[in-house]
Amino acid sequence: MLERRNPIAVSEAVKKVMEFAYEEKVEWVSLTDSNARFLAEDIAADQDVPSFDRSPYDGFAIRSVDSELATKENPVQFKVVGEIGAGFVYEAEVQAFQAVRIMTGAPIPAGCDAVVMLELTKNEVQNGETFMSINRAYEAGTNISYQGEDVKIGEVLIEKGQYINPGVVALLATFGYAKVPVYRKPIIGVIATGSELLEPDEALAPGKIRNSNAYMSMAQIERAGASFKYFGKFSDDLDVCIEEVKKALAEVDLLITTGGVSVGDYDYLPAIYKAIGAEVLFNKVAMRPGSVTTVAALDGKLLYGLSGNPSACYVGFELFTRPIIRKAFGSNQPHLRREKAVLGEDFTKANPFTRFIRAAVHYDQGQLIATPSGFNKSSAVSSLATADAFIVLPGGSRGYEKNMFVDVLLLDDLQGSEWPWDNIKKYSK
Ligand SMILES: Nc1nc2c(c(=O)[nH]1)N[C@H]1C(S)=C(S)[C@@H](COP(=O)(O)OP(=O)(O)OC[C@H]3O[C@@H](n4cnc5c(N)ncnc54)[C@H](O)[C@@H]3O)O[C@H]1N2
Ligand code: MOO
Ligand SMILES: [Mg+2]
Repeated sequence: MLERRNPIAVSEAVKKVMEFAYEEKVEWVSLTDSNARFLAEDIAADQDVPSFDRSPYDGFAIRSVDSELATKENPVQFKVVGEIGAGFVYEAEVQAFQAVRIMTGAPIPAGCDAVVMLELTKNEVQNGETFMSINRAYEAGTNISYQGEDVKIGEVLIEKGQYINPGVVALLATFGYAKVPVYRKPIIGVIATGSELLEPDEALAPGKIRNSNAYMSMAQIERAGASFKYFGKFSDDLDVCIEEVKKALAEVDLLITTGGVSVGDYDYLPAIYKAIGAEVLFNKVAMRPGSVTTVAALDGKLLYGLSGNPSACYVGFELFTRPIIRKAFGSNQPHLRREKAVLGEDFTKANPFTRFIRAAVHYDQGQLIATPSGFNKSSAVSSLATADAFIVLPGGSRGYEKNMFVDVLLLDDLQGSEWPWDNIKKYSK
């Protein structure tokens, strides 16, 4: 008799997988390899930035007190006693009516407390000595970049778990991190199942299709920040699949299979889980697409049985696999970021189960608009290419009209959500 499956709520399913979340190990990588990784330790400032008072302009460093009486009518003249570019230090103490020609970034010489921009000075050589004059007074502190004005020693600058973007790379370099502690990337295995599958370099043949899911999943794994290992596609042959799944699982932290999780004659994943002794956490979720998404566990590792239907496979990954990856990177916001948007067009299909509509979002006069991206069936591949969000329509609702508020989950976002699953409801217009 055909097995009856009990659908569980999406939030329940996510909870079940998150119980398997694990803290990843830390590894040190070179600064140039740290971009787009996740920081594994807090970074605190061990120095002020800047670490000395410096000039923000090319000009002359002076003692402001000497400029007190300078006016257009009575300019004050300074003797230029030296010149420093960035990277050099003027060693002597500057005396009354002396100035040091100073370039942007150079340390303010001892005794000086103001910088006059080059453009505001007049320069002349008299008897082989250089002088400059100014025609207004400068207060103490004019044009000085003070030590510590950017960062004070001891400040925690970046917390562990933070995504390393180019700005973080700049800070890491500033504080001398030639090597950076980052979370190791989990290695996620990918297997495609189905006798109909061809690889992208093969010509189409009757009844066959190209394997898009494996490549899509690998791209999703990379987008989430993890590494993939592709084990290939296997035809619907139970014994081969059992062996391949066993072998693959030993080499990875998590394993994704696509296809073969429903109730068809060649849907072998349920039998594979049984054969290898994996515990099935759930095999039906009250959602569309992706209702057949199955997750099993063996020896602390998760096996994701994602649907063969491309859109269902895609949604299953983003809801259930991505947060495990992000958790491994120390994130306390591992889920897709949830926002409120306005529906860009009618969506009249009823929703017995919670529906995740692949959608494109844009802003119109400050309001986020989410518009379903094209053909939105579970089997669809075309709508995935333009999707940067899922519109979440809760189960038990009858269809939605343009301009109604909806919850959306953003796909190309780094911030994430702590827990986006409470209180998803039907809003009025
Ligand atoms: N009697 C029932 N039939 C189906 C049910 C059901 O509850 N009762 N569920 C339907 C739903 S919902 C989905 S989703 C699919 C899930 O199918 P499987 O996960 O078992 O996947 P397959 O049967 O292997 O393939 C489904 C579909 O996807 C294509 N496919 C498979 N692998 C790939 C790939 N790597 N790249 C691109 N496309 C792929 C495959 O050719 C099929 O067209 O089951 C429904 N049926
Ligand atoms: O698992 Mo299916 O995707 O609900 O169409
Ligand atoms: Mg099937």
